[in-house]
Amino acid sequence: NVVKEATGTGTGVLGDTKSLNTYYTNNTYYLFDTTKPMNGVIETFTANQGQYLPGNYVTDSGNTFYSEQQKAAVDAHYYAGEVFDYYYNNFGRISYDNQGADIRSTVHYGSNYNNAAWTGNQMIYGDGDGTTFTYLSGADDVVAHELTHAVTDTTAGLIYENQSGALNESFSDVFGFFVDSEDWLMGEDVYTPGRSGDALRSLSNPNAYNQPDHMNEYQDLPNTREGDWGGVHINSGIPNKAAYYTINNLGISQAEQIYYRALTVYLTPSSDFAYAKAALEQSANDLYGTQAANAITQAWNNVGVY
Ligand SMILES: CCC(=O)Oc1c(C)cccc1C(=O)O
Ligand SMILES: [Ca+2]
Ligand SMILES: [Zn+2]
Repeated sequence: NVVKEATGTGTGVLGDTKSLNTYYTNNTYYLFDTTKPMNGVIETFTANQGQYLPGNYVTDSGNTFYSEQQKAAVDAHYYAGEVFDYYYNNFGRISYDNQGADIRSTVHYGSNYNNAAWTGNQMIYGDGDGTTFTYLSGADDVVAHELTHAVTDTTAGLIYENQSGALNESFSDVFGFFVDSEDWLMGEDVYTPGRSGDALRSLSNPNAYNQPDHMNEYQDLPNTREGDWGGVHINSGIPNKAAYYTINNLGISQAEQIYYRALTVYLTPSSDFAYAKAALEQSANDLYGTQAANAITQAWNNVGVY
C-alpha cells in the first residue's frame, strides 16, 4: 500500500525551522505522526480561537507549515513528539499511559488565553494575550509539563489539591526540567515575549516568582479555584527546590530514574510532602543504594520536610 507518512517543515513560535512528521491523504498533509512505536498517533488540532475540542486538524497542501497561524501547531506537534521520545528512550514508557494512547493537542484554544492544560484526555494551549504569554506551545518545558500531568494521572493519580496537588504540579515542573535541562526556569520561552530573562517559575529559586522554597513559607490557601486549589502552583516551590538540591547532588541521569520510579511505583493519590520524601528515598535506595537515598533525605530536610 502507499506509505502516506511524510516529512514536512514548519516555522515554530520563536521563528525557528523544524521538520515535522506528517501524513498525506486527500491531497493534503496533516499534522498526524504515525512514526512512533505505539498503536496511537501524535495529532495536532486547532480550535481557531474557539473552545470546541478537538477542533480541526492542522493541514497544509504543500507540507510547509510556515504561516503565523501554523506556528503554535508546529511546536505543539514537534514538542509532543520530543516528550514521547523522552519517556520512551529514558524509561521505555509508550505514550503517557504506557499503552500507546493517542497524544492529542489543540492550539489556538480560546481568546487571548494565558493558559495551557491537560484536560483529562488531551492537551490544550492558549495563544496568550501577547504580553503575559505568547502561544503557549512554543516552549518544550510547557509541553513536557502538560504531558506529565497525563503521566501522573495514569500512575500516582496525585489529587489536584493541597500537598498532593503541589506534588502533582512539581512532578510536571521537574519532568519539564528533565526535558528542557538547559535552565532551571519554567516557560521562559513563551512568558512575557517583550521581556527577556524572566519565567513563570524557577526550580533553583522559587522565591524569585513568589513561590515558597521552605515549609516555613507554606501558603495555607483555600481549596477553591480562587485559592488555586490550596495553592498547588504556589506550594510546588517547596518540592521543586528539593528536586533542585537532588539533581545538583546526584545528577540528572540518576535523579530522573528516581523521580520516575517514585511517580510510577510508590506515590498514591493522597501522598503528601513527607510521603513523597519517603517514596523518593525508597526509589533512590532501590536503584542506587544508601548514598543516593541520603541525598534525597538531605534535599527534603533542606526545605523543612523531615
Ligand atoms: C509550565 C506550564 C504551566 O504551568 O501551565 C499552566 C499555565 C500556564 C496556567 C495555568 C495552569 C498551568 C498548568 O499546566 O498547571
Ligand atoms: Ca526551561
Ligand atoms: Zn500544571
